[in-house]
Amino acid sequence: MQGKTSSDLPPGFRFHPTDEELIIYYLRNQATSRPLPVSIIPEVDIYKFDPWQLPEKAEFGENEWYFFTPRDRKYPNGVRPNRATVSGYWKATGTDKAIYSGSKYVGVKKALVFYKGRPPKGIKSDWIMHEYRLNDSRKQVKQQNGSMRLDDWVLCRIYKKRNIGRNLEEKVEITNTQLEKPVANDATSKRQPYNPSLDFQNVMSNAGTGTDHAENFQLGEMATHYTNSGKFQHHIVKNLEPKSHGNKVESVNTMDCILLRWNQRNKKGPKTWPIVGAAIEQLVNYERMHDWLVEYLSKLRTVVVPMPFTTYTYIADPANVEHVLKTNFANYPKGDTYHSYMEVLLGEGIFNVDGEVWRKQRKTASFEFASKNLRDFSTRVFREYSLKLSSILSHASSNNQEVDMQELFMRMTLDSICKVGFGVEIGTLAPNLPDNCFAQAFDTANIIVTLRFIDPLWKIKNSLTWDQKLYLTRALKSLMISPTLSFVEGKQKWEKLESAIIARRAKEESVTLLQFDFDDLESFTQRAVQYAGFLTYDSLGKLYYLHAVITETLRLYPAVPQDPKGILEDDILPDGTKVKAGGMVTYVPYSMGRMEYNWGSDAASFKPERWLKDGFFQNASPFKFTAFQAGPRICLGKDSAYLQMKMTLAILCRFFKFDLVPNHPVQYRMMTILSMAHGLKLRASRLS
Ligand code: HEM
Repeated sequence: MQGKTSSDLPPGFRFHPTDEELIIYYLRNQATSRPLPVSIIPEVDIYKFDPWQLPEKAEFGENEWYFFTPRDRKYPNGVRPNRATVSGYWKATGTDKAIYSGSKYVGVKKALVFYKGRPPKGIKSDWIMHEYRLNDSRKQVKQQNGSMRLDDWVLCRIYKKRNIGRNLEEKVEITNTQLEKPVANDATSKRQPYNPSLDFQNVMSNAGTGTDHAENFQLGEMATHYTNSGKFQHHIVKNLEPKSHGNKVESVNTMDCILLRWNQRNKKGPKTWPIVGAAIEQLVNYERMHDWLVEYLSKLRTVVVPMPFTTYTYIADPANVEHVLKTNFANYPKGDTYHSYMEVLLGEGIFNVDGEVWRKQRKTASFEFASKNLRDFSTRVFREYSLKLSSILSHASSNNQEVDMQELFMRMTLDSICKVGFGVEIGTLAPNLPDNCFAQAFDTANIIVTLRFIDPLWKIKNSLTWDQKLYLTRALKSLMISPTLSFVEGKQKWEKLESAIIARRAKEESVTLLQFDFDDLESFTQRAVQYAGFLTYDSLGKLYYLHAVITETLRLYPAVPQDPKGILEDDILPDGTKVKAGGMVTYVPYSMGRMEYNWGSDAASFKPERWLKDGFFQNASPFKFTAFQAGPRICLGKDSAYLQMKMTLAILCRFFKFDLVPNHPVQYRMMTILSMAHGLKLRASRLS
């Protein structure tokens, strides 16, 4: 035995903790300065040493040695750790493994290999490290100015591979080392023969399904891309294994790649090709991308789309969504890629930043949104602008003119947000409907930046000339779209809404209603003003059916139909899908709302009743109904948005009947927000 034997333990005792035990009893206690079950893991900054110097720094251990070590940043503002040592560097290998305690996600295990020399020319050694990190490790460290510290503590297990030469297939590793040490090393507490190499391979295995079998991805095999019903399948492509000559593995040649993809042709996911990945299929389906995803996600729940320089993983299963938006939130920021694509549109605003900058903006904005004064003021503004819209509609109905509701809602929300946010009257909803260049520029810019997500050449082609100050919160537009689509879906429900409003009003307010002459616009307007006066924050709050209609609309037509997140470090989603640092994970509200596995067999039907129980509105889990996102970045304007949508719909549905202009195409266009390609052309008629 090398190193010191802990004097606390009698001879013969060995230290072979499971992954879960290492995290729960050792790392967590160390991080929170609580006593450890036994103090045999020293604190050593392992990056100050080369791995062969470490055994003598350990207090306990035969063929593997444990250390608590702090990690420093590679760059002052980055989150990449510095992995350089005296004469080499540690390099991550395989995929991170999520460690669970029961169903709770508690930490991550990462495998690294030591290379002698300097990157990229280092020579691979047999020294292996397993690094254990708490799920919330970075919260431990308060960022101090100038500090290079990344996490307070990580726990490392170091060992040297034995009996095997470098670059031999992992299968050989298993066979050799399985014979070595019959000791447990399994996070699920099913005790299995211990084997560092096997354990190393578990990093690559499927944590989600609890199957700890080793997966030996080799060149010529396809890593799993598609998961179905939480099952993790991998497809081995026969006859394409690389030829191994001694220690050298030949790279797969182009023909092999083509054959490999050809062999995939019957798989359930999108077709992938060498170099371009699935970009071709995605481009071909770009204009109908939301429905393209619905098709795959209804079969697969998670679909992985390799692209030329990155991989997009689309998710629709609430467990995966919760993992990304909440449980492992720190690993899934907006990220650099999203930031660079959207910068021209969103600048450094809350929608487009991460880390401290986001936290500060979020805190400030949260206070604002919580203010009762703001709420009361918004209620008045929303009422005022809904009435302006009503007046425009009543003139249009007198003249039998068609209107574009999408455009009118855009003007209304733009005017009201400027009034609420900045106290400024911008007047785009004036009766003469002046030019609205700002909204048009926003739309155009949005269409262009959205295409960047699937166009790898956008940087080369980038010739944007619009004003860089085109900064507008997505919320503005979101707010516009939702009532627009309610109009499409909710038409038949209006009578019901109206009677609910009238019944409550009659009961709660014993006021004599103004009489009005249907053909006299002036008296019609006065009546609408009187009616709108009944619509307060409290009275609108009781209109559960209206709330259900809006929510049901957002389920099927979420204003943000898909929302991508960056990936900082390799991870495994709860269904076993592996995601790699540098890629993107996108939760897809548009698909999620249509999945039978989320909503039952009537998922595709517009049914506000699904949100009501005994006449009261019932919320669903925010990880299933994701229109407002969920977790720490959940939409801050949700209540305000409902208030405005309810105010507007309550007034318009009471006083107007709407008919879609015959043959008007109801189609979306591809933007980060869900928008109608040809607007929404309606003819409004006044109701008595
Ligand atoms: C139907 C209307 C709305 C919907 C469906 C909606 C949905 C969303 C979604 C999906 C996000 C996450 C976006 C992302 O990841 O980039 C978000 C964020 C946000 N929303 Fe909304 N939104 C709506 C209206 C509003 C309104 C009216 C406001 C403000 C007046 C608002 C303020 C915000 C803010 C500040 C954030 C950023 C939160 C953060 O990143 O911490 N939203 N919203």
